[in-house]
Amino acid sequence: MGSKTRGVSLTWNDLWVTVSTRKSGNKSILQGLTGYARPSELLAVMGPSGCGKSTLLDALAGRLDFSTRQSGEILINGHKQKLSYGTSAYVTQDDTLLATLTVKEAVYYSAQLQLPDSMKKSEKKQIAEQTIKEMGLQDAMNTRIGGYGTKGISGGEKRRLSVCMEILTRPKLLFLDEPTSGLDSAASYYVMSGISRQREGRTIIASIHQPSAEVFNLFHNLCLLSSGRTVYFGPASAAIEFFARNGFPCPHLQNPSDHFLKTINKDFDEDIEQGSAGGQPTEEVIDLLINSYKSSEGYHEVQNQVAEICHQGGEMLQKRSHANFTTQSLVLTRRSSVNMSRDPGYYWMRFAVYVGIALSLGSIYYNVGSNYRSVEERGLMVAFVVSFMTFMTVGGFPSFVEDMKVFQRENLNGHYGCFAFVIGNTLSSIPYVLLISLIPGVIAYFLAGFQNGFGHFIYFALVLFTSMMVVESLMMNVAAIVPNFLMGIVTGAGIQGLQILSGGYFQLPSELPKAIWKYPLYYMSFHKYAYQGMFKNEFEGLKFTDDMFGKNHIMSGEDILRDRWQAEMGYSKWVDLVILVGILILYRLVFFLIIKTKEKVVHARKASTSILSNRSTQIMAKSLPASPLHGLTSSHDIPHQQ
Ligand SMILES: Nc1ncnc2c1ncn2[C@@H]1O[C@H](COP(=O)(O)OP(=O)(O)OP(=O)(O)O)[C@@H](O)[C@H]1O
Repeated sequence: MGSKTRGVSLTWNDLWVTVSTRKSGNKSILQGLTGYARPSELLAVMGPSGCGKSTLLDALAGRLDFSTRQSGEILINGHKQKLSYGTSAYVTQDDTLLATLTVKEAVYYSAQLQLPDSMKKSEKKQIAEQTIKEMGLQDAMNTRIGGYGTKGISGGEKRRLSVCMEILTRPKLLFLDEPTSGLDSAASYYVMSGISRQREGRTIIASIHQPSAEVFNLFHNLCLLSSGRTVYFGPASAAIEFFARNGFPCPHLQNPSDHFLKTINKDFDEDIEQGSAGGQPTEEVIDLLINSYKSSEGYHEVQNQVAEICHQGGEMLQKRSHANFTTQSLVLTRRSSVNMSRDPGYYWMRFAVYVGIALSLGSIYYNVGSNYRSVEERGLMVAFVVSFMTFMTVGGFPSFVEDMKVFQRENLNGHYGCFAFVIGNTLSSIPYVLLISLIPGVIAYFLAGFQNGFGHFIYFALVLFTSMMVVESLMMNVAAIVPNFLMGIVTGAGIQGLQILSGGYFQLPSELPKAIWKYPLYYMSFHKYAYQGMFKNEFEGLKFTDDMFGKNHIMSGEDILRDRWQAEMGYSKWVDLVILVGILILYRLVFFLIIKTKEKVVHARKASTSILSNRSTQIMAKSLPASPLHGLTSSHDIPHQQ
């Protein structure tokens, strides 16, 4: 190695990750792991399911969640450094992609979001195209990604697309969590060889379940884990010899990775009553291999390598710049708008149902007239429009959840910030919500013969539009907190149910129980302002004949508003609309705060990882260079469980 490392060398020493569970107390997921990853090399992390592969990757990438505690040291080029934007990329197990976009669109949008504004649009396009080719996706460029119910690109192509979008900024460190899961051996090979071709100058760490022999040959180093402990770390090619030396030679014509995993998989010991090694329980086999590894030359070599990398140091990673806030907001608005127009579940289904409902409302309340009965009919129709037509926004929830998943992945990987997402999401939804409120609104309003005058209709449409936007924002808030379809729909429906009940229509304001229902729910419910605004819009200035008391008994709209609907007459309908707009802004602000808080929590986690590493660096600096190997002292902040 040269005097200063070019690229990223990652080292970890005595790395522990522990979780506290109610049932079993502290559980160590990773137990004192030591290893390294170097530039232009591909490190494979292998082991049976649940051995801690994803946890190791998460710990190295600073993505562990707060339920875990971590100790030990993780250094980048021998320094404590934060993995900032553009220096590393993480491809998760699941492909969270916008199903409606084509491969080309997905990569182009991603390039525009991630690459700096100093680059011309044509340059960004060129990089996108080149990366698509590098990942062998040129034949699928114009195919939609696809998702539930819509067939799109294959699973292998999705995996390659996920990688493609993460390497646009040419990150020096790439984490891949099971890039081949769910793929057949041919697809796995294409994915892994595509990744392997990207390794020049780049450090790649991939967790992988069961690679074929061909895929296995692509690995430089292998980290084999069992229950969070290292069974083997070293050159992949030397692993066969390590197993053979310990009495577990790989049978002729058997895939080495199959052999390793079979030998150390204890999950099915009870079913087969014996371990795989000729009757020896697998637990014993694993202990034997772990002890053998710890006393082997290979282990000392790993420690030497770690110490040497730390001693050599290397460049401090520079944060890359990405597109500025305005560009990101515009690109996100455009991308989200394309997605909304192509996803039938987002608005089109609702639009069709709203038109059907508007026609039904129009025929049921056709030409309501101006007798006393029409007072009730106008009230009922307003209540139905404000309550039900806004309530149906819950139908778009699955699409909101998909949006949130894509945002969370991209935000975690540093593609763009929370505010740009909120702006993009809000701006893109406005034309669609306008459409689905305006057209059904026109149909219902004019068929029912509501109050004449363009201004009255515009007010009706504005209240409907703002109310729908409020419910959209409410459901986005729910999607940010409860990212589960069923639970989210139930939560959103429950919140709206409460707001409808306390809005002053289904029980008049004077009759609402004072505690909780009147104070504060009545005043918090957006329905209150929507009902009252629409009532004022509909009744003010009209006269109604009361048939029961004869044709001469006339009631003014103002009397009806005051006595029948108990509307607050001290302020105009425009104030109700302004309050609705205020609630909309408040909900969007809350949405921003929720996702921003989540982002901050993740960053705080990263920062706490850095602090741990820092402490360890200082300890290590004291002990180096006298004995690079034995100077590696870790800082534990948790009691280790052996
Ligand atoms: N936050 C957590 N709380 C409790 N247990 C956890 C947590 N995270 C991980 N675990 C447990 O730690 C072990 C390792 O999990 P991890 O996801 O790292 O395994 P893995 O090797 O990636 O598994 P697989 O190959 O099945 O994805 C598992 O037994 C898992 O249940």
